[in-house]
Amino acid sequence: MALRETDLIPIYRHLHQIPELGLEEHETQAYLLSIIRAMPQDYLTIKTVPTLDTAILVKVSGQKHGYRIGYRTDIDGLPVTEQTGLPFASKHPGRMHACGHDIHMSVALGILSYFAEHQPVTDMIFMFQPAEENASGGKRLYESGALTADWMPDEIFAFHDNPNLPTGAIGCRMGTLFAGTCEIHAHLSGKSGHAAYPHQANDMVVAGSALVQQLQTIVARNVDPIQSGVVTLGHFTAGTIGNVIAGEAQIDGTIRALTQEMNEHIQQRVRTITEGVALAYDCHVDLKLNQGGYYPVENNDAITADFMQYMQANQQVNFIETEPAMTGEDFGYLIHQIPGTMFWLGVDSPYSLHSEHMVPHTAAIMRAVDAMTGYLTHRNDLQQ
Ligand SMILES: CC(=O)N[C@@H](CCC[C@H](N)C(=O)O)C(=O)O
Repeated sequence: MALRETDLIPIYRHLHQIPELGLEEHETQAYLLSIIRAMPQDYLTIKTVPTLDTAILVKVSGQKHGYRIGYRTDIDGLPVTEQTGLPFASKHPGRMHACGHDIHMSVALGILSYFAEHQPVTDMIFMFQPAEENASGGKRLYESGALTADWMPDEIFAFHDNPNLPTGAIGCRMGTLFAGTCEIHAHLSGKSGHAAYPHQANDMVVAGSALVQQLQTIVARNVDPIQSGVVTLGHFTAGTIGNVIAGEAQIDGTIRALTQEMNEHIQQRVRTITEGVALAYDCHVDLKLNQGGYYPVENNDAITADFMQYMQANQQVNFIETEPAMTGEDFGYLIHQIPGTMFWLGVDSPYSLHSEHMVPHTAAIMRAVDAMTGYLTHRNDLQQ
């Protein structure tokens, strides 16, 4: 039997209890494999990836071959200490599925179990992808060599849960859904010293503060106001105690922009400003800008028009046309290579993604499974 709500909620709860960081998802992978192997195997081929050892690929053999419909879920958690008080809260200290990838995995298993029993018209490739949050898992999977000719999807779908949409609602838009991101890592080194002798030292609290202030001018002064961008510096550490001048500082952050051109423009401004601060404060700044695979998620026009028409016409679906979001997703890399559609699934939580309090409404799981088995059947039927 295909997995239904009474199966998927316990699966979701189990996954919620075992969050693991990107590229460390071994327990998650073993659990996912145990569920996938318990499905009817007549049409399934399971493949693991030696160069990305927590990934799982599953091919569903269609009635005919030559066109492959891809479906991707991410599987990693975050370094967040859960504060939900749920009876099935994370058992892994300091780790939480605070971005809802446990919901994503549960839905993927539900859809896969349906097609394991109902042979699709054409081949389908399910991708259980590690490391969405921090290590460009989508790019790694694409470059792993595992997507050989007969495993390479011709079109691809994925969703992200959204606490701001009603439970089970499907949100989407033509064009860019998510921003492209780029991590900023700046290590400043100067000369530490006694608090009483600032003229003999080179203070990295002061240089770091200047860098933060100046980077925060980029969006205000270098981004066309008709467009948009974000520079957030979420981490700044320096020094040890009040009467020692700090010789080192570490600043980490992220750039967000809805086009690759704007992302690169902001990256260039970060480089220039950093060079200027190093010169002005006579220090060394080791700057690393890491975009990895976090390109903007640009939905394909033809596929997304079809997706939106299907969802709007489906009486069971609460479809909402959404605005672009400044969240990032390494699905941006995959959709850059393979045409497809990414969408939102509403999970209606007062707390945001990445919050230690985020509790998604699990009624969304079955709604998404039903909407997507219907839609992917429709995509299959186009290949008749
Ligand atoms: C959905 C979501 O929250 N995604 C992450 C992606 C992180 C990208 C990268 N590590 C960065 O920080 O720039 C997000 O923070 O939007």
